[in-house]
Formats: sequence, C-alpha cells, structure tokens
Amino acid sequence: MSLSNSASKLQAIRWARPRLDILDQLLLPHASTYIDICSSADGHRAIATMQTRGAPAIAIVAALSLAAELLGSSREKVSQLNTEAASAFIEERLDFLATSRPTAVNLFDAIRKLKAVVRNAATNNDDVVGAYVSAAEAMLAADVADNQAIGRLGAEFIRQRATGNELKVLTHCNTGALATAGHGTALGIIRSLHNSEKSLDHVYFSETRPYNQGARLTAYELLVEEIPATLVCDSAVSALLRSDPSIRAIVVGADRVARNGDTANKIGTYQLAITAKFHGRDFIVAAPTTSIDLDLASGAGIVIEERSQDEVLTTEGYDIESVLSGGELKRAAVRVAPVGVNAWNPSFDVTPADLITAVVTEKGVFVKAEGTKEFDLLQSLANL
Ligand SMILES: CSC[C@H]1O[C@H](OP(=O)(O)O)[C@H](O)[C@@H]1O
Repeated sequence: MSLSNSASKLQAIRWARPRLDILDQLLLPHASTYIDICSSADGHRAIATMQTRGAPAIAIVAALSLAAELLGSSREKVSQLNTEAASAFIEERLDFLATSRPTAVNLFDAIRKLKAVVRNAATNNDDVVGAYVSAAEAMLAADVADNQAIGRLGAEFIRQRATGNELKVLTHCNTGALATAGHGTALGIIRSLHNSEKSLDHVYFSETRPYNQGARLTAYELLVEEIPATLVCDSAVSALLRSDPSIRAIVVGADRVARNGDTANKIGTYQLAITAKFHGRDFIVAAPTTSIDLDLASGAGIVIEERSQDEVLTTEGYDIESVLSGGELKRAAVRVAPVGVNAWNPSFDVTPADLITAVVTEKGVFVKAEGTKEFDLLQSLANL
C-alpha cells in the first residue's frame, strides 16, 4: 500500500507498505539521499542521530519503523505468537522507540495511541499486527492533513492582522516538510501564505545554531519552493526587526506545548519571543494537537534534551572540496572554540505563554483570554 504523503515538493518520509525510506537529513542540503528503515532499531538510530528530526516526523518514523519490522524481519516470529504475546512484543518495541529523544511529545502521544490500538485488538483477539500497521499509516496521512489546516488557519490569522503594504515574516529552525509528513507547521503557514494570492513578500529565517536546521534545511526547503527568503544569523534578529517594520510576525514550531501555552521549541525560540514582544510583533506558535501535552499544566516540567558540547565548540559543515568535486559527501566539523573551554548545549528552550500571541493548530487558532497571561488549551479544545 503506497500512501502519498507529500503536500510539497519535498518528502522526508516515504512509505510504501512494507517499505519505509527517509531522507537522510544529515546530508542535506548537499545530497538528497534516502535510506531504508527496516526495523524499530533502524528507526531509533535514525531519530537519535537526527537523520530524521522534527517533532511530528519523529513520531511518524518511529511508528512506521516498527510497522516495517512487523511486516518484514519480525513477521515470521510474530506470526507464531499468540495475540497476547504479539501485543507484548509490539509494546516492548514501542517502549524502546520512546527512548530515542525526550522532548517532542508527538512521539509519546503516538506510542500511547498505538498501544491502545494494539491492546484493543488483542482484547478482541483481532489481528494485532494489521491493526498496528493501519494505525501507523493513519498517522502519516493525518499529519499532512493537519499541517495543511495549520497552514490555512495560520495564513488567515497573519493576513488579518497584517498592517501596511508589505508582509514579511521570520521563522526559526526547520518546521517544514523535512520536519513532518508534508507541508510543515510554521513553514506550512509560510507555504500557505506564499501559495495564496502571493500575499507574502519575504521570509527571513535564522541559521539556528548549533545544529543549523535553518541554514541547512529551511534554506533548502525555501529554495526548492522558490519562496523569496533571506538567511540571518541568530544574533541578527533583533537588529533586523528594528530595521524592518514590515516583518509582522515571528512564526515557530513546537516540540511540546503545555496546557497553559508554555512552549518548548528549538533553542533560541525564547529570545525570539522576547525581541518580538519588545518590537511589538506577533509571536505565533504553529503546532498540531499531537504536539500539545494536556497532561502538563505548564512548561516547568518539560524535559529539555541536552546534546554534546562538541556541537557548540565546532561548526558542522561539509568537506566542500568533496562536495564540489562530486566526491563522497563528508560532514566536516571544524573546531572553533579552544580546547578546554566548557559549553552548554540544550537543544530546546521554553517560551512562556505570556510572550505568545497565538497557538495555531489544525483545530483552530487559540489566543489568551483578554487580560490573562496564559492559555487554557484544555478548555479551548473542549469548546470546539
Ligand atoms: C514541526 S518540527 C518541531 C520542532 O522540531 C525541531 O527540533 P529538532 O530539529 O531538534 O527535531 C524544532 O524544534 C522544530 O521547531
């Protein structure tokens, strides 16, 4: 069964039952190479090494990696188990996949839902593998639909609030087709703005040190989509906002949104929210409801992934000679900071709800009640 999940020219995840391929994002933008993911072990490794990344994509690759395994290498073994043992095997594999990265809630939301599907199938003595694979495939399709809804709703929201003749926005990290099953969240809003009556004049995007999701991945997506855009250093954003009043909004993704709207996202997001507030610009979080953690009252409890100090002490690039000569693409880490210096390298930070203008989901655009500093996303979703 082949599912078309591309809502843009780029497709980070390719699923054609029983085969899963992902775009190796460690090699982008200089090489576009798909790699086979045949098992939950392959899926775990691809997520942990960030060959695939982005909150929604992490969940979908995890789910489909186990589907590929159940239809492939583990098919024979699982077929000889009774329903209860097969269900237990699937749950054990899902618990393993849950250890791949800690911050994006989408992974844990997907695992919770998939376990419920399998337990239900086991209770009814149904085909647990078939039920699992169908549920994982449904997540792939749902994410594309969610992102297109986020794009449409977010674009409408920004256009309604835009003043002046020009509309420009800024985004951080990568939240596009490379971070999801297609179209994207924050970058999905930008795609929708660009595609609708060409109402978007320009996009600025930050390099997003130290992993450079912006300079490598968002740059690649915007070039492929031919969206007029300019790359800026993370440290240049405040000066840019001060110099260009037509930048009306900063739009970012999310890895985990708490009930009150506090949002964990790529490191650097918090200071973007501060500068947006100072310069009187909207700060918009784009996130599917699979990124909202309703069990979390605020952002205080969000686990922030710490990555190696090396990412800060060096600058990751590519052996440009081998790139230019068409040779094997090699990533090259050039040491910048002196040996012996310490570094602090959290992969995410938490932006307080007070600094967020709106949370755009596939189910609606949520804003804070007049005079309040926090959202009530539980109530907002319940009121739909
Ligand atoms: C829609 S992707 C959400 C989120 O994921 C990215 O993190 P990473 O590249 O480390 O997986 C970034 O925080 C995006 O905003």
